[in-house]
Amino acid sequence: MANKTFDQLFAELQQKAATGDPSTSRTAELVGAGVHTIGKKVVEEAAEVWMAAEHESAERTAEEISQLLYHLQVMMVARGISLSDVYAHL
Ligand SMILES: N=c1c2ncn([C@@H]3O[C@H](COP(=O)(O)OP(=O)(O)OP(=O)(O)O)[C@@H](O)[C@H]3O)c2ncn1[C@@H]1O[C@H](COP(=O)(O)O)[C@@H](O)[C@H]1O
Repeated sequence: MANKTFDQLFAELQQKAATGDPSTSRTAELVGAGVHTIGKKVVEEAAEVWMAAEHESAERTAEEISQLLYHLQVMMVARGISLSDVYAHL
């Protein structure tokens, strides 16, 4: 029961970064804050994925993974990195 795909979220975040209001869009707020702030969120969410995987349910772990993926996409948008730039390395 997916709300959106990885690619759909990325397109939405690019739009939010370009035209979103930082007072209402978390993405616009984070991109405005810059890669240092986003990087700290990536590390925090990665740690939460690890802890959930070791100590919590698969459902909770999936939720933490979704937050990590979101913050990785925000980092991509902030650095002007496209999906194909990343897929080229897979
Ligand atoms: N998928 C996400 C998403 N996942 C995680 N988050 C953010 O990440 C936070 C989770 O991290 P934490 O639990 O650490 O939150 P927190 O402690 O309140 O964060 P801090 O301010 O303390 O760093 C959530 O509160 C959200 O702010 C997300 N924010 C937005 N999206 C999606 O991104 C799209 C654009 O959202 P906006 O830019 O907000 O319009 C929409 O489709 C949203 O559903």
